[in-house]
Amino acid sequence: MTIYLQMLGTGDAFSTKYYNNNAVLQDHGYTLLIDCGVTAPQAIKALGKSFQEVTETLITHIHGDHIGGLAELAGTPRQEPHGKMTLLLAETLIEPLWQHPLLEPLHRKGGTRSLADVFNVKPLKPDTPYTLSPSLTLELIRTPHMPGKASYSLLLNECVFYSADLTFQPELLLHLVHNRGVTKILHDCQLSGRGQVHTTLRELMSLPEEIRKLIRLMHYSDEKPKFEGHTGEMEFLEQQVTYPLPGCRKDT
Ligand SMILES: O=c1ccn([C@@H]2O[C@@H]3COP(=O)(O)O[C@H]3[C@H]2O)c(=O)[nH]1
Ligand SMILES: [Zn+2]
Ligand SMILES: [Zn+2]
Repeated sequence: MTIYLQMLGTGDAFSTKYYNNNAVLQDHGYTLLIDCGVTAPQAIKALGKSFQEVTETLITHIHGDHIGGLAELAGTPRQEPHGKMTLLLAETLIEPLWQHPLLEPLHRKGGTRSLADVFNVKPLKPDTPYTLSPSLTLELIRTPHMPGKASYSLLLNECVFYSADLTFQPELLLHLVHNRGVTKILHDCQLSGRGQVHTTLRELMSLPEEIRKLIRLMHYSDEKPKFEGHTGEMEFLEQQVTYPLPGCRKDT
């Protein structure tokens, strides 16, 4: 069955033109928010939607453009019996997330001492597939972003790789395509300069054509318009546009 991906934003952490690189995945009444950055509250309103429509939220790593909207998300009234948003994340992220300054407003709510006091926390193990809804499975893959800090890419429905924030990992990409059945790669892309904690366009362009043609670009800077038409087979994902994610093993 087809699921639908809508990027709330496709910008990098410093973009003034694009919202933070956060996404919603929809499967017939189930809505997964992937990352919730500083701009997520504004971006979801721009779509005419609200956090109340989000079923569960997943966090890939702890940077402001991925977690800065969590205080507002936690404050959105929920209908569930526990009244809290379900937060899916790797165990390693739970304590560092709670200690992050952007979550400090939640420390000041009466009687809150841990992330579990404000969210329904569901720890996920890496390299383990989870069924989130009838047509959506998700697996975390720990991948390199900032030295010494945990960060996770996503494998959706065993066939879509969502890089989140990632340094260039050509061997991983080849492995995913050749051995794991990946048919689509949604990849962060630093358009210019040296890639220290992200993958650069130049690096992605060095991949074999068979890989490049599976890639769509996200997490880019405000320079994007001048790069249009100069990214080979790799088209830009556009924020707020809805894309079907077809061709997965679960379809067959
Ligand atoms: O000159 C710099 C470069 C980077 N950074 C941080 O590093 C992070 C890298 O991942 P990100 O793209 O999610 O967010 C970025 C920023 O939070 C910074 O504060 N100042
Ligand atoms: Zn980022
Ligand atoms: Zn990051």
